[in-house]
Amino acid sequence: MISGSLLRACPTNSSSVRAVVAAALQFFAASQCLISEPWPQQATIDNETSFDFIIVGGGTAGSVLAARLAEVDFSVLLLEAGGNPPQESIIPGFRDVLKGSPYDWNFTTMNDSYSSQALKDGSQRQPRGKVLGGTGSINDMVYARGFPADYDEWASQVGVDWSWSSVLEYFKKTERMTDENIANDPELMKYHGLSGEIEVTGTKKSTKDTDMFLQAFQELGYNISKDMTYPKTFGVGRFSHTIRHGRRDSSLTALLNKSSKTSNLFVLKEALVTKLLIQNRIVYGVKALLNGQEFNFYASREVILSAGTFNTPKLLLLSGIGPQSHLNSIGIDIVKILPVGDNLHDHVMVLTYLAAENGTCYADLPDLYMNIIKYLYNQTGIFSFSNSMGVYISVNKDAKVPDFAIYPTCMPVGSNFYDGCINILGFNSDICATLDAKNREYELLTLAVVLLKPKSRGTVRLNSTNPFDKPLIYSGTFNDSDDLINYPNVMKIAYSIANTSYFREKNAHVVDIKIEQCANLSVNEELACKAKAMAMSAWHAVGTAAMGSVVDSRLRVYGIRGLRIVDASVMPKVIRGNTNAPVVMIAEKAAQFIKQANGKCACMQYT
Ligand SMILES: Cc1cc2nc3c(=O)[nH]c(=O)nc-3n(C[C@H](O)[C@H](O)[C@H](O)COP(=O)(O)OP(=O)(O)OC[C@H]3O[C@@H](n4cnc5c(N)ncnc54)[C@H](O)[C@@H]3O)c2cc1C
Repeated sequence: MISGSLLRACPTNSSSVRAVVAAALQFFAASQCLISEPWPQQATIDNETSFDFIIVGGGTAGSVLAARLAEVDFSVLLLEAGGNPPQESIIPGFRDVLKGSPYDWNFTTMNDSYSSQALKDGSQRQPRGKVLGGTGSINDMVYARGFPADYDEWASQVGVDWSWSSVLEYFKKTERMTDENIANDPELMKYHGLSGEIEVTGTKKSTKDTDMFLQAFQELGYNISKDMTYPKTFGVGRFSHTIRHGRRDSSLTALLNKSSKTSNLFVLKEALVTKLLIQNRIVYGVKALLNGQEFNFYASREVILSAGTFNTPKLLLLSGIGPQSHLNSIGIDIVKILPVGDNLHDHVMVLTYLAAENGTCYADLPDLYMNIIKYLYNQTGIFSFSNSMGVYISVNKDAKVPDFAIYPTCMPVGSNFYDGCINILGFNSDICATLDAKNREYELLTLAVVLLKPKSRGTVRLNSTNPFDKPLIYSGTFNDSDDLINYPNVMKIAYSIANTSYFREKNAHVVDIKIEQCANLSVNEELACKAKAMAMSAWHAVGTAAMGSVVDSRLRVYGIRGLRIVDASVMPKVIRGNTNAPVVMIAEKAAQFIKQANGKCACMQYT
């Protein structure tokens, strides 16, 4: 989800101010050694060493899995293409700085000449963490789970292991809920864990921006939700976040950092896995590049791919597991025909904009330096938290689950919006110029309208047999026309906050973004046309090695022995919410499957 955090917490988007702030932070931090974490040591390992398990990718899923397998004495090798996260990853207010940086794989989608035509080159940005902790080290830290119906739908496709009642305990296992509003409510606490490793906090202080949006959506008839993960009802509210004492918490910081001290867990950073080693459809190891040298590592039990929605299918395809015609066309010997890379889907996001008078948003610029000092002194102030909030909306008022979410943010006048608009959002220069010009005079309210259950499907394919080439990502956005049907009405809901009391007082009005192909249409046709042209990813892509088609319900690859997949790619359908906590849950379940299969089953031990 685009949080607007850089465009907010880092108060101007001007690269010079950002550079000064970053330099000041680094100077203070370096001199006081305040902003650091005990990242895992780089292991020293000989070529051709053998382990019980090899995990490819030390991201959200891989970090959980490595920690859980190592705790029962398996020897585990974790191979991660990136290195340690930088300080900016630790500081919640700096999360956006990492998008588009060297810590990002910087994927983009192919231009399909149909959707996203108002984006630069008709291409959606798809950041993903190329760093230990993976995308969990660069994401927006929102803690969400989706809704029971999402998992019951998985269960109806692949089996009862994945029903809501089966997955809930695994969400709770990793969670340490410290949000007082939730922790003191026995009904809400039925669904939360108190003794897991990853801290889930609330936003301790209310801020003007969240308060004004909460009030506006309440006026529009949406109920306040004290807990945005509550499975029985939904409305408008503040999200919880994975933040611990003013620092990012993640499966890396909460699990891998701690367990990497054990002598049976080996972490190799900056190690790019290029291929699976397979004989007679049995995976026995991986080929990896480290400092320009090629290594073979062997796994006596399993290789587990946790390389994420784009790189997991890429590695399978490079290893001969995938659709026949594609492997043939690229000249790769076929090991097993499977629909790898199909079923790509993602939450679609359409940004709508309103402008309002100066003073509408909370302007933190004058406090900036004080906030830096506060952060360095005791990790408090605006850099220590995230105040993101949202509203879940169902088109059918009686529905038990939402179809859309709206995520609002507010940007003060003169935020020098252009750079962030081009580099982070990826709009074309005309749109960025329009928005930037508006922002010189007015505050910009962004209301991101996100489709939670898309029917459209895309694909991930290889560009070549070169493991350094990025995969080709065909988003498929809006290739099922049902996905567009409700956009006009939900965009109108977003615009209607202009008529709520506070925003009316501030003369809020819709920013008219001109898109040539959307001129001279009826109102609804124009909105649908704009949605199609402005569609981007909300960064929750899943499904490219899905349960039921590429892996079974225990995440083993069909027809191949010794190979499991554990990451966002196994979701058969995206859940109605942000995907990080669900990926952690998937990894927790996978660890349990693996322990059971290898005679190390410990019953769940948590409260
Ligand atoms: C910018 C952004 C913001 C987001 N914000 C949120 C949020 O606020 N809340 C939320 O719930 N979700 C959020 N998400 C989504 C969530 O973070 C992801 O769904 C989740 O992290 C995916 O986990 P994963 O384990 O599947 O992949 P990743 O965490 O991406 O892990 C894959 C790892 O594999 C490594 N790797 C890949 N290929 C190789 C290879 N060949 N060899 C070795 N290593 C390799 C990568 O470097 C990476 O470390 C966000 C996503 C993005 C992109």
